[in-house]
Amino acid sequence: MTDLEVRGLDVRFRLGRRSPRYVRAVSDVDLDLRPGRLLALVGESGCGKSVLTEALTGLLPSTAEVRGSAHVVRRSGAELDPAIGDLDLLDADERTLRERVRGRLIGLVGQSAGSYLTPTRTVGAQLRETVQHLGSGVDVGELAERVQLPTAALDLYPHELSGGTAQRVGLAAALAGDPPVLLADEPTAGLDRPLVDHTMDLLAATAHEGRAVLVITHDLRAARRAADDLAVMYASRLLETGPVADVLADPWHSYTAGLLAALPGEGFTPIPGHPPELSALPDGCPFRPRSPAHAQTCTDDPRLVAFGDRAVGCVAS
Ligand SMILES: Nc1ncnc2c1ncn2[C@@H]1O[C@H](COP(=O)(O)OP(=O)(O)OP(=O)(O)O)[C@@H](O)[C@H]1O
Ligand code: NI
Repeated sequence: MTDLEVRGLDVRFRLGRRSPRYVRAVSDVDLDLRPGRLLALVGESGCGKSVLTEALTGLLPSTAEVRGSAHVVRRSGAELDPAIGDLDLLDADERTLRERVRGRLIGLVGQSAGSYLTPTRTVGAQLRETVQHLGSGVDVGELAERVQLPTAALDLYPHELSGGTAQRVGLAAALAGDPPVLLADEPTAGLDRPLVDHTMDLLAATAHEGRAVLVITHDLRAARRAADDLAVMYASRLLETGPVADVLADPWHSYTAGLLAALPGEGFTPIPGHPPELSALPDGCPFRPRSPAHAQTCTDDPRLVAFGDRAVGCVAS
């Protein structure tokens, strides 16, 4: 059982080599991924969700300036590669990331499984090769069963897969190294509602087997259905975190309330205005300029303050 503890994560992209200006894609993010729990990371397009997860697996371009730490913490009694124990993922070199982290410690699920499958070989052959490469000893038949991939699909070529089956292959590939942590970036984008639900349920099941799972999604409904915890991101910052049922039953941050009110069936009222440019963020609360109602109660300090298992920004500590 392993936790992933992210502290003070900051990611900037300089706008030009000599430019003093930069895009702040992630600001001061603290986040815990816990074994057995699925955390949904939600927020509007461009708020920094992908960059946050790419920083953890060393997938950002070299122009990114990354600060903070991301430690894998062992729970008592669990086995963990000793070399990983003290590792700060944000400091790890490419070789460590390649040989120990990606696929083995952290499985990655992308939007489209098709993008990394070779078109000329069957799904089964590629999954077997992935397992062998990662040295996990996982049985491909069991892997298929775990993600509800019909055995017959193992004999198919990638172009023969339907969208839902391709997504299951993607999940199987991410689990091939039996990683304790799984990061999924918009795994349900472009799927219809039953497939969204199905994919989210599978991800929840992999979490409840003992993995720490993070799913990036635009889909608050999907988060409500399958996640245990929720993190709400806005303009590079987390503004609210906590158990999903509690947060959605009674959102503390007005941005979370706004996202909820925008859902079909909850009023369908979009939040007026747009998020600020990440190259011109205000010093304090990034949501304040967009919401006069929020500005009335906001302390202009968006750092999260914890209250039990929930945390919220813009309140006095
Ligand atoms: N290589 C880069 N150079 C400069 N800016 C970048 C780079 N990669 C990402 N960004 C910027 O960082 C910000 C956050 O991007 P990111 O892809 O993390 O958003 P997101 O929340 O995942 O959005 P979406 O939901 O649309 O995927 C964006 O403003 C983006 O333009
Ligand atoms: Ni605020």
